[in-house]
Amino acid sequence: MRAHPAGPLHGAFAPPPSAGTPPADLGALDERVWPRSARRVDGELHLGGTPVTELARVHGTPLFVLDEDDFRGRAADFATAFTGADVHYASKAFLCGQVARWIAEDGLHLDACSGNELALALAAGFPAERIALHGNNKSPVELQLAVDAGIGRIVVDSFDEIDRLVPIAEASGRAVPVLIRATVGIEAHTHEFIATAHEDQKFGFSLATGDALTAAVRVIREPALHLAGLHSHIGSQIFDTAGFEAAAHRVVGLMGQVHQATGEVLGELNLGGGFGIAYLPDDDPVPPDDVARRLRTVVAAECAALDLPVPRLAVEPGRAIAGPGTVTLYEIGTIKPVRLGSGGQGAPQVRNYVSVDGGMSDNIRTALYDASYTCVLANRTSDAPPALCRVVGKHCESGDVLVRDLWLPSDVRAGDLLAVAATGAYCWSMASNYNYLLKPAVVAARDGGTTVIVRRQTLADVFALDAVLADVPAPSPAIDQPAPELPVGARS
Ligand SMILES: Cc1ncc(COP(=O)(O)O)c(C=O)c1O
Ligand SMILES: N[C@@H](CCCC[NH3+])C(=O)O
Repeated sequence: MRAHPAGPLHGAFAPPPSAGTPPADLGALDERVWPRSARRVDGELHLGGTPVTELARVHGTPLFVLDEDDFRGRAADFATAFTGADVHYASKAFLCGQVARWIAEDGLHLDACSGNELALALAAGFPAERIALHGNNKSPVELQLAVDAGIGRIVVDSFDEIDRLVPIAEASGRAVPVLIRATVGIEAHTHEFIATAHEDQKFGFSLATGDALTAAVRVIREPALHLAGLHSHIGSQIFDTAGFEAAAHRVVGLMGQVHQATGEVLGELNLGGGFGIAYLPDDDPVPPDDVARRLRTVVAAECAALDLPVPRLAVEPGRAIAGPGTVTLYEIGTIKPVRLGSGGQGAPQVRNYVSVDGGMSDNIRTALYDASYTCVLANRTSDAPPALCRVVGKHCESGDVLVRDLWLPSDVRAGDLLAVAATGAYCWSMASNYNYLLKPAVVAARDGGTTVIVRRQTLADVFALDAVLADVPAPSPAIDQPAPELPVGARS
């Protein structure tokens, strides 16, 4: 951290009425939101046993700090809750070689949704037979890679894909195992952009129009393919299990239709992912045990009603494994109290814009989905009165917001560290180089030590892609990243 002059917020103005009341303890770490290892020691946040000032000094900011025991613990919780079923980690939430190895070692399966996710998992040594490949527009090259590798399942998403897959499967000389992804017509209670089972969207075969049944019959009659079962995924960040239960009901109904039409009894039912996590203390996710119990109950009842054997279940949690255990550390820079006017009543209102050294390039979710996050002053606690703040990034975009409204101590200042909770899913994996900001490092923290599992991108990495700059030496370390760029795998 660099030294900065103190710049206390202007707490004298009234906050906007939407602000609510500040919490009693602004530095509290609610266990529903923070990683399992998060603690304050002498006021400072420690993650995996390492103080955040140490993490920032050694690795720089912005920095993704992944609590290894939390990540693996949540994977294990799902595996235990779904004993006798298959848990596929949805790697789109966050994937790197180390994560692929943990998931492999811990006995889970892996959901890849592009040829490159698949290639990365294979390169890390992930067993091909435990991988399922998703995607609404798989290219022939991706399908070829999957077939050549002998992956466990291809989740077929369109008639075009069947046409593309058949010749590849025929040439392989094996019956390639596939699932049919059915669109079950459920309106999941989540953001429109992450709901995936209503009719009007790009994924899957509609159950209502009969396309799902047609696709299943076609695959069954295709000697180069083996229809192992059906798949449904209704969306993401869902708290209410009713949607999953309704989906299970409908997709078991489709199993019944397939049985009637062809005599085939399908052995597998993959009910997708989407299990919500707490971003805020009020969020109330359903524990894996409860999800498992409810899904098993519905599937058993539906199968009994249709006189079908209970298929092997599979689920695909991504966020619920990767999300809660990771925190993003940022350094505060500019603080700007902006007067909003009073609307003619009382004291003028103010919004305190607290800018950090990352933003929508490392967490697009607030801008894209209006997602809610919480954060704390991490390097110290403070007794200063609360000030309502908006935490923003440094991009040239007014929508570059990380945390829309939250209370921070009014003495936060440049050089302080902010920790944003629950950023493990869909933040690093959706990161960009907008404004040529560099993708942050990811470090795994455990037992007082850290390992760089993804190193920070450098300007040299970016120059190397550029026709004019490929041979021009880049400033190193990059101008806005004064911390040393530690090699990947470095343990400190
Ligand atoms: C097919 C499929 N499976 C699993 C997931 C993982 O979702 P989540 O991270 O919400 O568990 C997704 C993403 O929504 C998906 O599209
Ligand atoms: N990227 C979304 C979830 C999409 C999951 C994949 N279908 C999010 O951040 O919430």
